[in-house]
Amino acid sequence: MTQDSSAPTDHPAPLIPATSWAIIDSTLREGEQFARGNFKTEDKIEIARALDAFGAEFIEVTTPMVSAQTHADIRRLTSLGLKAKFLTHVRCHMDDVQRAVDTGVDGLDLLFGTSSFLREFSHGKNIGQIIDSAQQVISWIKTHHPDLQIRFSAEDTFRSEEADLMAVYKAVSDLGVHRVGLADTVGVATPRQVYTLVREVRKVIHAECGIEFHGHNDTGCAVSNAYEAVEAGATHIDTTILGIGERNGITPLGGFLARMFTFDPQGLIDKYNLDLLPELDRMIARMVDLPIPWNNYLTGEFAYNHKAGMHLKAIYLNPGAYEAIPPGVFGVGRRIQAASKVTGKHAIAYKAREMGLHYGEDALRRVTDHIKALAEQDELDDAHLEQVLREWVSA
Ligand SMILES: CC(=O)SCCNC(=O)CCNC(=O)[C@H](O)C(C)(C)COP(=O)(O)OP(=O)(O)OC[C@H]1O[C@@H](n2cnc3c(N)ncnc32)[C@H](O)[C@@H]1OP(=O)(O)O
Ligand SMILES: O=C(O)CCC(=O)C(=O)O
Ligand SMILES: [Mg+2]
Repeated sequence: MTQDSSAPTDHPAPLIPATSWAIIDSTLREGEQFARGNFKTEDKIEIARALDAFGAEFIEVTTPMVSAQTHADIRRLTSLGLKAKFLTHVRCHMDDVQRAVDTGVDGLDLLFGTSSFLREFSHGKNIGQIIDSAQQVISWIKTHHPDLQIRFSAEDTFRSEEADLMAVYKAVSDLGVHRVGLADTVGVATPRQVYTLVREVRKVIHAECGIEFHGHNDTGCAVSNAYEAVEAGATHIDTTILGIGERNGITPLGGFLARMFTFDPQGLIDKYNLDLLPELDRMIARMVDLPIPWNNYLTGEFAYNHKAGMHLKAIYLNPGAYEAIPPGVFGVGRRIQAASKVTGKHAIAYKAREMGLHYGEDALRRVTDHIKALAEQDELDDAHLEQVLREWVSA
């Protein structure tokens, strides 16, 4: 192979600097809401340390209201001395906040559902009451714990009325929250809606107030919605390792980073230890007792499998021809599958050359056709291919 580069630089991609956004990894909060996310204290410590080693800026943990054990676990996590900042996700309620402030976290992620579904069926409060609660809770935190970061999220944002949202976001921004959150709680938002709403929210909040996006994947848009949020000016994106969360989960850390890498590769390399991603994915797969999906972003078994003859010809010359992201950056390797019916003479010639074998044009055509015919009958592995190539030369 002559070179190993990513896509050609003349690709008209907009530059989104990696310094313009941060990750809030919620594997220890949203991930606990995954069907198999039942992390024990030692698991939580392993996850937090791994995320910290990776370079995640924030780690969100479950509310201490869950149980005494969860409360103790948060205290344990925040005393590990990690660089990542800890946030705990709590209802906008004095009881929750007062329970959370002695856990050693750096910030509180408050939420209140603003859609008619959640106002009617979850908490029963109208928008005026939501704003009043926000005022009471946020003022108390700012008076008694001024060092804590505060985020206020309108749960189920994308099924809420825009006028309600703007009233709530403006009110909490005026109260001095550090971030507002937009949550696609049921995974229904389209990328264009996300882009538009983030732009609208930006107009009503203070310039120094960040915007966080949390996107579920029910309709397959979790990565693209997170991307659109950033493009529109969001500063923080919620992820979980492998995307685990309620139902089919949220924006996966690996998928989001794959998306953002294409805009600012060096920025991501500078910010994160990207080659630790496979370890993170394997760790969560082990803990939830599920395999990493075969088509998982970057780390799936076949994420870098190249098979068709037309691809292989180009891949051997420059992997960037059929790879948007060089796998080595994320600590994974590529697999060249030359032994198949869709192979071509260039792939076979390269394979032979690697083995120190050379064929003339005619022989190359014939051995390629022979391999294709064998593969039509049965799967061929690399060992079988090598055997055929050797036999063909000596035949
Ligand atoms: C979309 C999301 O992922 S949101 C985050 C979800 N996370 C969690 O639920 C964390 C884990 N939850 C728990 O351990 C429990 O649900 C607890 C401790 C929070 C509450 O437990 P319980 O008191 O038994 O109540 P339960 O869970 O049955 O009902 C939810 C309560 O929260 C209230 N509530 C819901 N949203 C809010 C809010 N944003 N602010 C204040 N109260 C709220 C509801 O009104 C209801 O209280 P009520 O019984 O007084 O009406
Ligand atoms: O607090 C938030 O912004 C997100 C809460 C959540 O998990 C959701 O709405 O799906
Ligand atoms: Mg969620």
